[in-house]
Amino acid sequence: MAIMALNPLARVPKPHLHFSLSIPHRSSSSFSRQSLLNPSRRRRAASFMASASLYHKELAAAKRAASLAARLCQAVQKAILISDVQSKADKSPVTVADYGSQAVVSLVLKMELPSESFSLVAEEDSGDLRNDGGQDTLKRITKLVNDTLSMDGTYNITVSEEDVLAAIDSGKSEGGPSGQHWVLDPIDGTKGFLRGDQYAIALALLDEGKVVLGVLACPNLPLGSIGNPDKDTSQNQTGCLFSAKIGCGTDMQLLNGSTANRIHVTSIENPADASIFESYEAAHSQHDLSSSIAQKLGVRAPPVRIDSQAKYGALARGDGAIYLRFPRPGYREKIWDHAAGCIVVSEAGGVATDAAGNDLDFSKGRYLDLDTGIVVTNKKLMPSLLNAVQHALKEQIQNAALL
Ligand SMILES: Nc1ncnc2c1ncn2[C@@H]1O[C@H](COP(=O)(O)O)[C@@H](OP(=O)(O)O)[C@H]1O
Ligand SMILES: [Mg+2]
Repeated sequence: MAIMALNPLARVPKPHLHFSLSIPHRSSSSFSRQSLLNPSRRRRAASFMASASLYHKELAAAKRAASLAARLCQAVQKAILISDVQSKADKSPVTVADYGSQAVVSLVLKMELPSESFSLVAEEDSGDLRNDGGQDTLKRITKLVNDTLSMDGTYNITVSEEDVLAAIDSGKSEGGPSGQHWVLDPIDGTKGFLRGDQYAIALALLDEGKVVLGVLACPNLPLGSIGNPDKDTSQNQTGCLFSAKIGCGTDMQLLNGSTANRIHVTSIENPADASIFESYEAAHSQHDLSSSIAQKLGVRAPPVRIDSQAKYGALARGDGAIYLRFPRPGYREKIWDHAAGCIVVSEAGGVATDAAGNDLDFSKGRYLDLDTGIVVTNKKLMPSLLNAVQHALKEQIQNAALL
């Protein structure tokens, strides 16, 4: 197991350190002097080293931004008041923590990675805060953001209410197939957050339409398995940070900055041994369809229902084998609900596709154009899973026609 002593709240290392800091992703024995005499190994080592140094400072900044945003969310969740709950046009609940988290991530990324071309595709905008009646909320958000930024003494700044509004609104980018775009869900699983259950701060970077890194901060996720809690002794430790970079694997560490461990999806090959993750909210995914797929696969375990992209994190470390998501027809998935989770799973050895087995395409703007749903599992189980999905979907259509 690869181990890195990295505190997610540590400042982004200076550029000249990138190369040496990226090496511990693999054991030094992989690149021994002897093995480097072999040309193909030499090429592999060179390509690994190139990808390891690529996006290094972006990943460190993303971990730092998501960890600070998680602290803000934790503080709000502890002290949650009914007045924090507002209403968006789509009636989903949104809290001061949503706005505060988005402002913190936006501000931290801009401070850590100054750039003329900063682009952020994010869930919230400041419309409601600028309206009459939004002033008190904005005041509270601004205080929260300042308290969070000053928490560890790194940033010697005080932001104004205007700064906070501007930071939130920098998330209006449309994304797309060219250039670099950050993709943020400031609180994924808002309903879980309000219930006191699972939620995640999900941050990813797109480069030329591809997800190249992703971070999931899951403040309420136990360090031990959620698939089989009885067997685990680390249930009392909660707060996990997942991070993945293209070509470099996925790591998990405690949000409070413990050492990072390399994680992998489960290696099970028999679908009957799988356990299935799905949304806690029945409105977000058709539980009856998942149940029909489980039956076709011979899955014995009951489904594990949790909120947010914490499901991708849990799957990436092998707590379960399959994640099924089947929104009702007409629902359009947003890229921030899947970008970070997808790379966390794929770098851990898993695969995420739509229901027809196509790769997810994050290059088309703020939405994913999908065939029917999203399925995630390891490479061995994917063919039988897709087969069961297609059968279940066909059956669903036939049953509907009989009504
Ligand atoms: N009717 C619907 N069908 C599918 N997904 C929905 C939905 N309504 C909301 N969602 C999305 O589901 C996300 C939560 O995912 P999950 O069900 O895995 O917890 C929400 O993220 P937010 O909480 O950030 O709004 C929201 O984007
Ligand atoms: Mg979301």
